[in-house]
Amino acid sequence: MAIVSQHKIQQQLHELAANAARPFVSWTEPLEDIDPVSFFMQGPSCGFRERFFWSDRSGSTIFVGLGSAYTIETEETDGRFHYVEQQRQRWVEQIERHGEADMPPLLFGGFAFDPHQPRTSVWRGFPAGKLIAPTVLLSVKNGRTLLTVTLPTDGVERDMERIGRLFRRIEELQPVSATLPALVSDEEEEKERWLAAVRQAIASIRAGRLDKVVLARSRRLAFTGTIDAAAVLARLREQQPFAYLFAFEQDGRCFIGASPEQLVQKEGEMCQSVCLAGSVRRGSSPGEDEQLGAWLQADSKNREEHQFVVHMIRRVFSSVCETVEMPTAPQLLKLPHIQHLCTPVVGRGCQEPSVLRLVEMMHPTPALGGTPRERAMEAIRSLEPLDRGWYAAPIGWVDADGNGEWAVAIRSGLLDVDKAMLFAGCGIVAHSDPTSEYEETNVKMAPMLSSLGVMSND
Ligand SMILES: C=C(O[C@@H]1C=C(C(=O)O)C=C[C@H]1O)C(=O)O
Ligand SMILES: [Mg+2]
Repeated sequence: MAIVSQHKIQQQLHELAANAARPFVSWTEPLEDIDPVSFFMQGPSCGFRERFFWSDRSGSTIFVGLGSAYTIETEETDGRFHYVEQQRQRWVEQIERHGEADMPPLLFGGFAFDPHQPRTSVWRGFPAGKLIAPTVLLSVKNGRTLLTVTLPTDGVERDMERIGRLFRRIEELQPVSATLPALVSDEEEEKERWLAAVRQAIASIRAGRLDKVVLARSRRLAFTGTIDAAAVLARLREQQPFAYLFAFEQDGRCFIGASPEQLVQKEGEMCQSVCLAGSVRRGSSPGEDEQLGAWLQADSKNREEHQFVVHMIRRVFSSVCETVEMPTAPQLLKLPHIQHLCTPVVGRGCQEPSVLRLVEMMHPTPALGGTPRERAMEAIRSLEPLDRGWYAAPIGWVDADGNGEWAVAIRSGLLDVDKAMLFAGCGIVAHSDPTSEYEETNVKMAPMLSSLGVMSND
């Protein structure tokens, strides 16, 4: 049974392109349910050089993009969010939408954590900001699946072959293979060096130069063969049920992860965020788990780490929303490997027209950078022997109306053929203990390790 009427879409696109008044046309039609990860898996073999995957924390909104009809890319530093927002508005004016009218054109992408930091070759192809409007978009919202094809009116033929191949594939979609290559090496940057950086950060904090800084470290893994991002996604989907699942791939290099942390969501005049900071591992029995959770909620070091985030997000939300609601004490968010202090935030009467403006104001929160912001960024630049690239930075989507949802790209890694680089960080405050912070980063790497079929060593 044909899931999409290939012939009909292709014919429609030809006709629309011939009569279009704008440089791009898109056609949207409903699709029978298909597995989004299997759809993602088809990208490279159908000839698409870019692909992305996004699933929100409830799994009720999923976007999968293949190919790029339109790319917004910038290496600007302070002006990058503004530039991307301007280009988004230009993009919206260039596209003519047909078919199911309720599917606004969507851009997906991410930003570098620190555009002032020189980029190393590891992050080649991941600039200060990059958003893609995909050639083919699969979207699942509240159980309804739609397929959107977007093409330049003067180059419809160019993509038709790839699209045709994809349509034939999705009629007989193969399940995602869960096979992963075996680990051959596992290197982390010197533990002593990282601990020394943490001690230095603690000293600066105690000397009153700053209040909090988040320091990260990385781990490089090498495997016997190519790591299939679709297989990793399939495993993350099983193992991390309440996380944002994301992947952004170009030319075979894929930034992928399962993040529990929302940066900001905007839907009309309502916006939401989550303050997430303060962590402890899960217990090995229900009793121990409860004890650890109670300890976390009462621990003054973790409460302080958390409170800096609450203050900052409340301040940003109060500056753009008429009302801001948040609980007075943090709740516990229990994830498979770790539990966090968590304060959800809801703002109403938001006057900002685009979620990208909110992303600009929020990034980096003290959960990923520190506080005061500039002092913390300077401390990261001088103490952290790492190019964070897109790690710990905003990743997400924005639509034609300026609505969208962004997560913080943590619990993540960069896949490059047979290599994977994993990242994790933690919030350092005056009463941090370097060894416990090191252990915390190990727990935070466990989800990615496990999705790669590597047992964690904590
Ligand atoms: C920086 C990371 O996580 C952040 C740091 C946390 C902490 O230090 O307690 C908790 C949640 C995240 O905001 C990471 O996972 O890499
Ligand atoms: Mg912490």
